[in-house]
Amino acid sequence: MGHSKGNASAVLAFSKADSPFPIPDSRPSAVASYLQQHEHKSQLRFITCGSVDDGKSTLIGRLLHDTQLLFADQLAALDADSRRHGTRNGEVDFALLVDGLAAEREQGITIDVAYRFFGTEKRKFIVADCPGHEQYTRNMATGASTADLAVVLVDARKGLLTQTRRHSYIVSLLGIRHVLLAVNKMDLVDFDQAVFERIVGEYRELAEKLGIEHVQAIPLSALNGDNLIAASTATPWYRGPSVLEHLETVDVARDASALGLRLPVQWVNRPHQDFRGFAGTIAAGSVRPGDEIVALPSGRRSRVQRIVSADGDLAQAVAGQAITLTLDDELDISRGDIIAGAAQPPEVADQFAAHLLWMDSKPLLPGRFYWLKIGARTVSASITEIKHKIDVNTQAQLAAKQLELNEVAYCNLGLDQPIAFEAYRDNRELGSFILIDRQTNATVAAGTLDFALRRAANIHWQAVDVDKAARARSKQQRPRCVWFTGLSGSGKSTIANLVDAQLHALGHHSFILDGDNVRHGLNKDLGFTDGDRVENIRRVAEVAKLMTDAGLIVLVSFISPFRAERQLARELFEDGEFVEVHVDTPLAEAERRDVKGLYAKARAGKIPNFTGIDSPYEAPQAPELRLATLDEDAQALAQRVIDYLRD
Ligand SMILES: Nc1ncnc2c1ncn2[C@@H]1O[C@H](COP(=O)(O)OS(=O)(=O)O)[C@@H](OP(=O)(O)O)[C@H]1O
Ligand SMILES: Nc1ncnc2c1ncn2[C@@H]1O[C@H](COP(=O)(O)OP(=O)(O)O)[C@@H](O)[C@H]1O
Repeated sequence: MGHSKGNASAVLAFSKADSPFPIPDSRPSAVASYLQQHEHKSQLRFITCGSVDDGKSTLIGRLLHDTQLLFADQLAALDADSRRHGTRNGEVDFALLVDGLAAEREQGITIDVAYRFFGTEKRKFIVADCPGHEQYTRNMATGASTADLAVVLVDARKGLLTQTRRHSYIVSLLGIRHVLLAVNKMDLVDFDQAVFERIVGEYRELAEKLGIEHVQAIPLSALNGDNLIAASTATPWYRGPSVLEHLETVDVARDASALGLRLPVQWVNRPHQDFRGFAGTIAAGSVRPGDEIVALPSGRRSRVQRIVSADGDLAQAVAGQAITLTLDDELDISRGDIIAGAAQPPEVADQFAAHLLWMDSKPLLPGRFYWLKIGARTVSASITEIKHKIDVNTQAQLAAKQLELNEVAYCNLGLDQPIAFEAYRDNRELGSFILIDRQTNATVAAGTLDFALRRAANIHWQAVDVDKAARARSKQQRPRCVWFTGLSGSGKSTIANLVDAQLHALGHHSFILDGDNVRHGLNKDLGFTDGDRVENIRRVAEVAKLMTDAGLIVLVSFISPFRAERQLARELFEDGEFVEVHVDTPLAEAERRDVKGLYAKARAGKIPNFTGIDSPYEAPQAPELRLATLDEDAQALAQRVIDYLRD
């Protein structure tokens, strides 16, 4: 099967005799044998940036062909294979092929990145080939997130283009430190050294601005093969390596061992009473039995007892190995925690400065909560502030209130609980995250952590002697948050008032929080854009929470048009404490009532973003109560709320 050509040797051959390029074969056995053969070689993951016009396809095609590569496949096929043929038994690590932003695919987003594999005597390679089109930024970010090096293609006739700057920016954002600047189509400029030097000079300036540390520039004709596999006679003035030589020898190792052990716990392995192991793949550093460790975020310490692997117990394990650790003490460690060397553990925090690439067609709303997935951990997070957005073409910093598709920003990020993390520049696994929409489950952003804004350990809950239960007892009531939601004029205030009066008459302690009133005080800085409504509801939910802590029955009456924020409010409360009441009035009826004359004004175009007219209302899907105001009068509906609270 193997061929050899120059210093490159074939690793797999499934080519049809009459095909100029090998036909991909995704049979699991082929993947398995490829990986087994090459398991012990070093590996380089790289990404190619540039357009078809720059010669990207030619470059990849020739590299694959000239190294007799023979393995190419679409991501989807591999993904399906890896699902069918699990990786747990330690035989085949399909993750090698398809990790990328694996979570992204689980979330059902189509990422159009093809991973291709090839190898030589010296190294095996995985190249992420990102097609252009509109979704290019997202595709590129996906490919770049696991790459060690980027091949940036430039057409010698055109020099640096806006897209070269954009791609290089994303490369630097995603922590790639090595760029191979391929100045292609040198044959079309007569292999002119001056042209090459000018482009390289300009690029080095850009790389310095972006903090890309290593740039190897190579004059190239991908079409003719000049300087691709071996040195070309057409460029006697160039003394550097060929593209393949550079890919084979470039040292991209990060000094991860300097950080000490980092083991993100993938699962807790407890087959029987006497064994409790913490399984995962070591992200950085190494570990030996007897080493002192700290479990994060809890901060509890212990020592490593055994390192269990598929090949039996180990005396040492290093980054990249999948292992199970047992400890001397019974620590409470769960999936998503980090086991770290005790000498230099990562920080624990819940507020960060971070870069964010927004990938959803709906804009990012500061204050809205999303799921944040970092390593094996999922927490709730929101962007608390957009510091500035970044023009990826010019790197200019621009003011922004929200983020649109493909935009990049520097933000403050707040989590609902602390996590162990490391700055992305130090550790990509503990420093990169994705955001997931809680309603649609779609991945909406990818981001990298820069630094912690405050250490979680420095902010403590103030302990109180008289707690909620004590206050509730003295009031002889169960504290609740009754959340009325519905269109303007649906009847929220009317019904809440009746409920309040009734509760009062029964001797209960209640209080109404009403949109119209709160917007005159606490929230007078907020208008009716989506972003302002998100913040409006967030604040009111927090106030309602404080009031239930004080033992009250709080009646909240806000349009609260978005499911996401009502869900957020719900999560602030204990089970059963939050009662969502949908005051269900058809738009036509609310408009007919038009208590305040606002609908007429909105229809006349005098009030922008009016709910139901040109701003959405997302009706509750499973409220505790639905009050249809066309069917019953306000008094009867209020009684239904009282009855519900009694039960
Ligand atoms: N553009 C626009 N859209 C909707 N409503 C508007 C708007 N402009 C002013 N108003 C008046 O503000 C009241 C709604 O405020 P809320 O705080 O309940 O709204 S929201 O929950 O933030 O969506 C609402 O009161 P209610 O009629 O009691 O619902 C309106 O009187
Ligand atoms: N079944 C009903 N429940 C509540 N209000 C009703 C009902 N039928 C008619 N209405 C009238 O609808 C209007 C609702 O206004 P309001 O309570 O201020 O609504 P919101 O607070 O939702 O904006 C009031 O004038 C009320 O008398």
